[in-house]
Amino acid sequence: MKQKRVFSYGKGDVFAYRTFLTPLTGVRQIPESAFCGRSNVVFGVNVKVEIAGNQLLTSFTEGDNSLVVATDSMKNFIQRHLGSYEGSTIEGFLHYVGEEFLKKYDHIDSIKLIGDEVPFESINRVSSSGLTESDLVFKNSRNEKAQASVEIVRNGTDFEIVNQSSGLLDLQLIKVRGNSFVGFIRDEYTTLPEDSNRPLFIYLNIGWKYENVEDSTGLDPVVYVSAEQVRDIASSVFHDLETPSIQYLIYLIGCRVLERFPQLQEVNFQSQNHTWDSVVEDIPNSSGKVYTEPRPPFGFQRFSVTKEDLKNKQEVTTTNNLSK
Ligand SMILES: O=c1[nH]c(=O)c2[nH]c(=O)[nH]c2[nH]1
Repeated sequence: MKQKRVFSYGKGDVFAYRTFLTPLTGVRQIPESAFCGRSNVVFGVNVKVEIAGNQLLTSFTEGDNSLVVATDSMKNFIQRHLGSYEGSTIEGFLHYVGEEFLKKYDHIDSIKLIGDEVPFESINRVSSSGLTESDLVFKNSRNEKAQASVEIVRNGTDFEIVNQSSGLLDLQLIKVRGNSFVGFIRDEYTTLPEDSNRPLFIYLNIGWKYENVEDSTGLDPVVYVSAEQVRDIASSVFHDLETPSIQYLIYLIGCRVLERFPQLQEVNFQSQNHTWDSVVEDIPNSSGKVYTEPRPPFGFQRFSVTKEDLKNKQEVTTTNNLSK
């Protein structure tokens, strides 16, 4: 069988910071989250760009650079277009840059862009009305960050978005009690004791896809799903659930995200278990314990939740209600 050759090239770690980007306002609020928008006084993004096209083949096979857009120029293109972007989201920016790039270089067939948020948090200052948020000073956050990606393919004179996803990377949550892990297979390989009350420390990457990719841009903020809202749903479901496992927890988080945002078609998860090892079990006059980092290796889960799951879940709820 003749294998189709794959070739592309691009640039990673294209950092671009924009001050006073159009604020994101008018998002639909949900019960789990106080999030109602982003000031975008500081908007930071780290972009990876990758382009492909049949006409680029001879740049690999013959050293012919006549149709090569230097990756240095790609960097400039992305950074300069952050200056002319009029929207307010990473998703919207990637759509804009991708289409403009394909318009500018008509021998390029497709472009993939991934944008990682460089997050900046607001901080408080003392003003005449007490503590208020500074609109000048922001804190570079080392916590979770949003991510978006888009792949655009030239289709005649038009452009087709063949892939779009949004997400939240590296959300790290600890729940100090109310988690168990029991009932798993016990055999000659089992050393893990059953635990009816463990401190559960999880790392989560959560991704989501829209039914209609246009909704991801934030142009209509009412149907935009922010990473902050997904973060708040995840922590709220974690708080409320007596977790029997990470598997069940991520399933329920996915269902809640889809319940809140019917404009999504799928929510997917990559989770890791970083539950602490205990060092001091009994502290006199305290319900606390001392823990340390777990020894490697770590466990992980992958799962995607779709609208089908929601239907099935509703049936379960209905059955429970009927049997009451
Ligand atoms: O939530 C968990 N799921 C597992 O599959 C698993 N396996 C394990 O050792 N600990 C855990 N925890």
